[in-house]
Amino acid sequence: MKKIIILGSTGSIGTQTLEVIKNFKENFEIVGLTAYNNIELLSKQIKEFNPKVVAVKDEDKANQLRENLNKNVEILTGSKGLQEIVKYDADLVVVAVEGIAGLIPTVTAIQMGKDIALANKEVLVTAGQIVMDLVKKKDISLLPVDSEHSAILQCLRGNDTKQVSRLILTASGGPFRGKKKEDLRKVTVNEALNHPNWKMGKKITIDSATLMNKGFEVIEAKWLFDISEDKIDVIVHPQSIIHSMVEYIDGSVIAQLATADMRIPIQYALNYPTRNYINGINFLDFSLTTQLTFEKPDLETFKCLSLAYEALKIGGTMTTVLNAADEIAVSLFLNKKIEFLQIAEIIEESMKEHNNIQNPTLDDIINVDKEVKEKIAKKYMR
Ligand SMILES: NC(=O)C1=CN([C@@H]2O[C@H](COP(=O)(O)OP(=O)(O)OC[C@H]3O[C@@H](n4cnc5c(N)ncnc54)[C@H](OP(=O)(O)O)[C@@H]3O)[C@@H](O)[C@H]2O)C=CC1
Ligand SMILES: CC(=O)[C@@H](O)[C@H](O)COP(=O)(O)O
Ligand SMILES: [Mn+2]
Repeated sequence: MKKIIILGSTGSIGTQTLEVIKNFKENFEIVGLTAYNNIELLSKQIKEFNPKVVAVKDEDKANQLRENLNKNVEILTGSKGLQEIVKYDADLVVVAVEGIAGLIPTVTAIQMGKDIALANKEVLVTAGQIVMDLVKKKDISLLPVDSEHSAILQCLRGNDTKQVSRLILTASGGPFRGKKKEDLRKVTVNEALNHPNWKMGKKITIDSATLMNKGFEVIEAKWLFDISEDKIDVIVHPQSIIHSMVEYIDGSVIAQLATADMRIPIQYALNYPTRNYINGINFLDFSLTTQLTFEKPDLETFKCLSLAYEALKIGGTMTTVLNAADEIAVSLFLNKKIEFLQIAEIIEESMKEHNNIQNPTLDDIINVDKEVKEKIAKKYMR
């Protein structure tokens, strides 16, 4: 029986993780769950999965939860709650909260010797070196949930990593694929949230529309697979059937294909190194799959992808700035305080203004994240 804690159980990845677990009730025990605002859903999850402990945003939410519950469960609160919950007895922590909120709980869970199933890519974007050094020191498994990185992990299996010549990350291109800057000036929040292939949380969906999601995934791949950024390519593949590829020194390319369903990479991370069938998964039917197409990303229009490569090359706290500026710019866009194209402009401006710190400590990262966000908020929140 694997004991599991899910951070962000009420989100898109969190709910799908619980769906996967329902398929193998005899293999997994849910020890802890966390929500932020969605107490109604957390209450239902507590009734169904019977965790020992949960964490919520604050005391108000905890009181709301107590009113909803008729069973005994320990309730933790705030960012401290997320840090404390990962100390409970468990084998695996699924990190499915969004943004930098995942950083300290992930670091704490690794320090406690727990394996991690990582959906939250922001943790590696903001503090990749620190997290991976700790993974090595503690000798834990950090398993990717992100579909592209799960694909790469599968394409690497049984091969010599020294013989890899390139990682090729696929990108859907998002809802604005084929558009030019001029077309994007007045796009609405709803248009940006209309992802062609995946149903995900709002923040990652906007990141997909700007192509920052792919930039983050390049950084995530560098840390997960210990490969330099000039060997990580992005190709737009609008069908999202090939989830990523690995090219080897003999010119062979190995790809992982599946329908666009996050329950597939989630089950792979939970059951690794084996695989399992999940009820309700659609299998690919190649007699119906008419086309697999590819095109170069338009870096002129979708500047965020170039900014991510640039930040990665500079290193240090520059990727922290990339992440922090993106987090707040996306939130400003979702709240209709800025236009879509300003997301990239704000990130670029923040990177230009930053005095980079090479080899930052965790405290440096947390301070830079805070400073960048405060500066942007002051300028754009009216
Ligand atoms: N969705 C997907 O298909 C994919 C997602 N990812 C990554 O996985 C992570 C989660 O994404 P997704 O599930 O889509 O996001 P959602 O917005 O759907 O879910 C986010 C979860 O985190 C909780 N949460 C939000 N803010 C905070 C906070 N400040 N502190 C603590 N908990 C918080 C939410 O709680 P509540 O709802 O209760 O308010 C919810 O449980 C992201 O990092 C994303 O990039 C990666 C690949 C694919
Ligand atoms: C499902 C998943 O892993 C997302 O990160 C997905 O890749 C987003 O699609 P884009 O390729 O449009 O960024
Ligand atoms: Mn992805």
